[in-house]
Amino acid sequence: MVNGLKGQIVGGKTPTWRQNDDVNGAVEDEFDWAEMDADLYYWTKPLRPVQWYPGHIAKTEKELKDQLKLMDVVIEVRDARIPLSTTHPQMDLWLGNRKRILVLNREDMVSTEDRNAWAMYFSNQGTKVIFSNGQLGMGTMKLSRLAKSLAAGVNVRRKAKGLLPRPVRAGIVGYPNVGKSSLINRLLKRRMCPAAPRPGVTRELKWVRFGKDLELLDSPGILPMRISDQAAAIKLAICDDIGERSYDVADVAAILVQMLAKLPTVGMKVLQNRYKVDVDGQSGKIFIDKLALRLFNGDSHQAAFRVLSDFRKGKFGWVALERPPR
Ligand SMILES: Nc1nc2c(ncn2[C@@H]2O[C@H](COP(=O)(O)OP(=O)(O)OP(=O)(O)O)[C@@H](O)[C@H]2O)c(=O)[nH]1
Repeated sequence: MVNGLKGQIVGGKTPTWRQNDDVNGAVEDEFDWAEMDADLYYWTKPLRPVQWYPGHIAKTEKELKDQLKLMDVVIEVRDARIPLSTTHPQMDLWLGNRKRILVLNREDMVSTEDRNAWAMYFSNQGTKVIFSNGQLGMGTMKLSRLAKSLAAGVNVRRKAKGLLPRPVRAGIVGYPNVGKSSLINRLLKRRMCPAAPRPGVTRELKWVRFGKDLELLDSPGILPMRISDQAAAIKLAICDDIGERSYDVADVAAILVQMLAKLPTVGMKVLQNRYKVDVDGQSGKIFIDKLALRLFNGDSHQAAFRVLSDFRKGKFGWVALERPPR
């Protein structure tokens, strides 16, 4: 503990700062992600809770549950930077035995190591996972092939009953802003669904036809009504997967600084070099305040926004904020 700094760390617990510019894999392998999660739990505890009140969630949830019954296969899209924090706690319950494909979108925003770790984790669980890039379209052809092959049994069963074949129905579900509409547009090779760099753009459930064999249902991002896991909520805020009105930008940016400082692929030095702010042994909040004084006439909101925006643009390199539990 650095004397006099208690209480200035966002969230309460002293961070174990890592003065680290070593980016080799050995250091990354030794990094304790569970410890980072534990820190995050303490850091977020005393903060103003992240809380969303989008009026359309309850309605969408009900509609989606009804529509899920019609789906032959469900494509669940998550943010590759935070695959655990971007799944709805009730998703397993809703899906039951329905066939599921997991898509980790924004693959361009994580490192190869992150990707490999998640690929191995999900494959060990027997879950089919596809990495995709909704902006450039990577992964989409594989996705449509897999959806069709998983749902092929539908028409075999229909034929046995003397019914005509029908297109396979695939529903695309996931949190706001994870890239659902972009993926559909890429699959269709045209702009059928509005996609935008802010959460909550898709407002209604919408079926779209893909060739003669596949029908896709785009849905508005679904979030749990209440979020009990504040560490997950902060990660959603950092990754811009929830609306800005749900959180305090300065708190969230300060937590991000504390996380980046710990991550082996970023570390304190990278932050210092980028912002020319001396942060030796200090907290995320102090860092943001200093940056505000240096660049933004003391406006901490602007400083906080700059750090968040730099992270989202990959200025610290492409880093995931979660790794699979061991
Ligand atoms: N870098 C990157 N950006 C992506 C990717 N996929 C989507 N985006 C961007 O992320 C933003 C959100 O994408 P959308 O497709 O609107 O997300 P959505 O899940 O449909 O969002 P809602 O309508 O809020 O539910 C857009 O600015 C996309 O261009 C990706 O793989 N990589």
